[in-house]
Amino acid sequence: MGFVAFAYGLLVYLFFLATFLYTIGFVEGIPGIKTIDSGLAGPAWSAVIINAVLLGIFAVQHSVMARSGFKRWWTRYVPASAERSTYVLAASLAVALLLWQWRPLPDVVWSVDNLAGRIVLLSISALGWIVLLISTFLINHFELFGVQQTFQRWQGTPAKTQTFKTPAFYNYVRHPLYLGFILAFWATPTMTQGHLLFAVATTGYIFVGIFFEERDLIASFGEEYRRYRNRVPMILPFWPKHERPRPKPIGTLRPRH
Ligand SMILES: C[S@@+](CC[C@H](N)C(=O)[O-])C[C@H]1O[C@@H](n2cnc3c(N)ncnc32)[C@H](O)[C@@H]1O
Repeated sequence: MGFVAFAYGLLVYLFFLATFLYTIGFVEGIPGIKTIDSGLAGPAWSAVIINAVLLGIFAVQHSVMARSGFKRWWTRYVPASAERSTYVLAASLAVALLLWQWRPLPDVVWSVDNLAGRIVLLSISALGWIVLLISTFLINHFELFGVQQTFQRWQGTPAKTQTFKTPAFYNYVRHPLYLGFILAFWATPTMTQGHLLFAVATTGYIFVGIFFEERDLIASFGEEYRRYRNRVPMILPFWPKHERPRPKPIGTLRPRH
């Protein structure tokens, strides 16, 4: 059973990797594959509705399955060691559906025609993908995508509990991986209406995700995470920090005469 669990974890990881690499091509508009702007444009209203439903499926899957209450409930049915892989499988299926069914909205919102400008924007976008990939390794890449848990099950080693880390980028922003997504999605030389819808919806969702993720991190790591939140900005380096007003010091009590 242990080996079957590991084989499952590995297959899910390969499926995730394929959808992730395809997503880069989809967003960057790599020729020869289905991209965010490719295909025949139909009526705009139907494209907006279909794309909104696809984005909504991803958001609901991600939000519900990531919550600790949901995890407690469904690990009664799914082995705990395969929980993360099953989450990654569901997320990758939601992304694959979006890539497959996405409808173009080709009207151009902005276009940078100057070569230097295009290179700068494409470089920022590439930097975003790199930052997000490095961030997964800074946290723990193979744990994030479930492979480590299934490997530990196979080896019979006890599952490690999540540890709180703040290496490298995490000293400058609390969510470098999400910052990477935002850079990759927004920095484009040709912003179409379809691309803009994608960027706005995913960015909005990232901020909702951050709210819930930080609530869970505070529940797990308490004061340690609160102190980190006071010290390090959320998503933009050098942005004013999340300072909570300090309670006013209580004046020293004087003896009554
Ligand atoms: C997709 S990752 C995104 C991490 C982070 N929000 C970011 O943008 O870099 C989400 C997982 O990372 C975990 N996580 C977030 N910050 C962490 C940290 N500083 N140390 C360890 N795990 C963290 C969350 O608990 C969650 O399971």
